[in-house]
Amino acid sequence: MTPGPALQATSLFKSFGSVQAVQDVSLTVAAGETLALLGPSGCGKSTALRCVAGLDRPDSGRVQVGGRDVTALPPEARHVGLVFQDYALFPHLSVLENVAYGPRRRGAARPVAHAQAREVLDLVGLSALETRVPAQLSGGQQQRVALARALATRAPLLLLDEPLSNLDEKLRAELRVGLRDLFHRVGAGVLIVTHDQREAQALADTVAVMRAGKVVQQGAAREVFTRPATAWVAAFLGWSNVLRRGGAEALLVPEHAARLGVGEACPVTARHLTEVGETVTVVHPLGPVTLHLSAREAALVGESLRLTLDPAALLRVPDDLPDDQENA
Ligand SMILES: Nc1ncnc2c1ncn2[C@@H]1O[C@H](COP(=O)(O)OP(=O)(O)OP(=O)(O)O)[C@@H](O)[C@H]1O
Repeated sequence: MTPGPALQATSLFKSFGSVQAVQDVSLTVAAGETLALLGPSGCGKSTALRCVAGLDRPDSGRVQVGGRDVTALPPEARHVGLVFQDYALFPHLSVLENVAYGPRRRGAARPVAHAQAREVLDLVGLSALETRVPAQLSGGQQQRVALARALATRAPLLLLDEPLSNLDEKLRAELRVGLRDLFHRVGAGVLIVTHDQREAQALADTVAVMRAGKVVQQGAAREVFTRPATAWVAAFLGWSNVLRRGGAEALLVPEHAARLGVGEACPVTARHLTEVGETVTVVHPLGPVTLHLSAREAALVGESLRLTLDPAALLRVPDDLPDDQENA
């Protein structure tokens, strides 16, 4: 069994010239747990992942994998499975040999390595293509081979940078379910960088949100998604109603805080049809509130809408949004 967490990264710093890409980032991933690293483009997610992988050398900080200090080791000696955009497949090897490479390198006999490779190729739906070389595959198929190759290493830690980004929506949805099962089955810790919040919600047990090189919130995925720590985190996570109060505080309005048909009549300022109903914006005394209504609820909306916001359900958080950002 692995002694210690799959990953313990402690106080990582990394600058490129004057750009402080990663500042004091600490991440823990328990064995069998998936941590999603989220944040806007350029906030340092990939750099943090590359420091953990050994592809970038941190200016300071420590990386432990399975209780072993790997800070000074090159990527191949860290025993981590990598799926990175720029960590290409071997062009001259077949799909099967690409996937079997990790087990072979770690001393598995060819038949054993092939059996392990076939198991994960089956999972990613590529069994039929095992004799092809990468040039004979589509981008999405290559991405699935890379995923299979990382899984086949049976490393205690898997590092995935946008692993499903080249796939179409149907395949992504299928793989999200398959991957969650597989991650739990193999018991590896997983650190995943993704832009896709559905992916994070489907796969992650814990979440770390980064802003400008720093981790601004880290915790159980459900907790982070339902109780963002600040206005900026809420806006980033796609909360519709972040009501700025003009001071240091903002109010977050969870969906369940809104009671329709009772209370003050709020003027309707905008309506947009959606696939499942309508999005309606009204002016509430606390600020503009956008509601996602079913078609049946939307049918009851006229010039105004009676709306009560349950004060006990509102979340009060520090307002750390830039001054020029209107109510998000
Ligand atoms: N090799 C490099 N040389 C110089 N600057 C770099 C290098 N790699 C990253 N940076 C800079 O460091 C910052 C963080 O980049 P990083 O790629 O880690 O962000 P990210 O959150 O992964 O972004 P994205 O979601 O767009 O991939 C950015 O300002 C980027 O321009």
